Amino acid sequence: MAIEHKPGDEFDTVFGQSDSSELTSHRDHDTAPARIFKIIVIGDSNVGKTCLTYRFCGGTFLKNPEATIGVDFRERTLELDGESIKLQIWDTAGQERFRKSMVEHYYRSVHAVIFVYDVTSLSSFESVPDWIEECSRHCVGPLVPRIMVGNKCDLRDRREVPTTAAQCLADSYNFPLFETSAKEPAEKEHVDAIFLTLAYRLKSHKPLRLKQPNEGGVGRLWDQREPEAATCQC
Ligand SMILES: Nc1nc2c(ncn2[C@@H]2O[C@H](COP(=O)(O)OP(=O)(O)OP(=O)(O)O)[C@@H](O)[C@H]2O)c(=O)[nH]1
Ligand SMILES: [Mg+2]
Repeated sequence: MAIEHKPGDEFDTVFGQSDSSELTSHRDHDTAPARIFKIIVIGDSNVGKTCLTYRFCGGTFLKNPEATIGVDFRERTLELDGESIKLQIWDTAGQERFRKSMVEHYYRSVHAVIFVYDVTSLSSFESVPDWIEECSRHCVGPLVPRIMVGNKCDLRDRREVPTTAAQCLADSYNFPLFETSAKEPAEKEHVDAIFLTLAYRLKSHKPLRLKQPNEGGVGRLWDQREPEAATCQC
């Protein structure tokens, strides 16, 4: 479903489906708005990016997802230590033909990156360094938090990627590693923990905020973070 982009929307580029859940309370409009952080979720097609993000934002397992075209957009607002934090999650397409025209949008002003592979697919794990490389090529600064997630842990008999190998790769990049399942209800809190880990890290960063009209580009996001966290390091 395409999203209508209304004047005053907080988001600069939105494509594909939208699911928005308010699982925790928002602040009132007359108080400070939630800080907004953009998180992109990338990895091979079929690893479960859509199901993971849907699990976090919608609370359930999405049955029969279709391949993502471009990007699906979801969001969830969290209350962390009395502060509202809005996570704007970009669920990207794994298939090259559905992503090639969109790549620049994915990485622009990103605050955190989640690299997903499927524990039952060695090839999806072997692709992770390529995704990391693409991310760096698009000038995502070294201070932008990155984490690795192995999905589909419920398929125990079909596992192809041992935890030790995944941990070794994650350690080589100094990324935290999570293994989980978007499908298994008992893993729901673990999926939440992945995003909460990032949210707590991001909480100490400065937020995106709306440009004022006299700053040009009404309704577009700009980045208030320190330059080394937000700009090209390459
Ligand atoms: N058993 C199991 N299946 C899963 C899990 N997560 C996703 N799937 C299944 O894996 C398939 C692909 O899931 P998606 O979430 O659409 O994968 P994707 O990474 O978003 O794929 P693209 O949009 O093409 O990049 C679907 O058939 C899901 O039902 C999981 O944790 N366990
Ligand atoms: Mg998808």
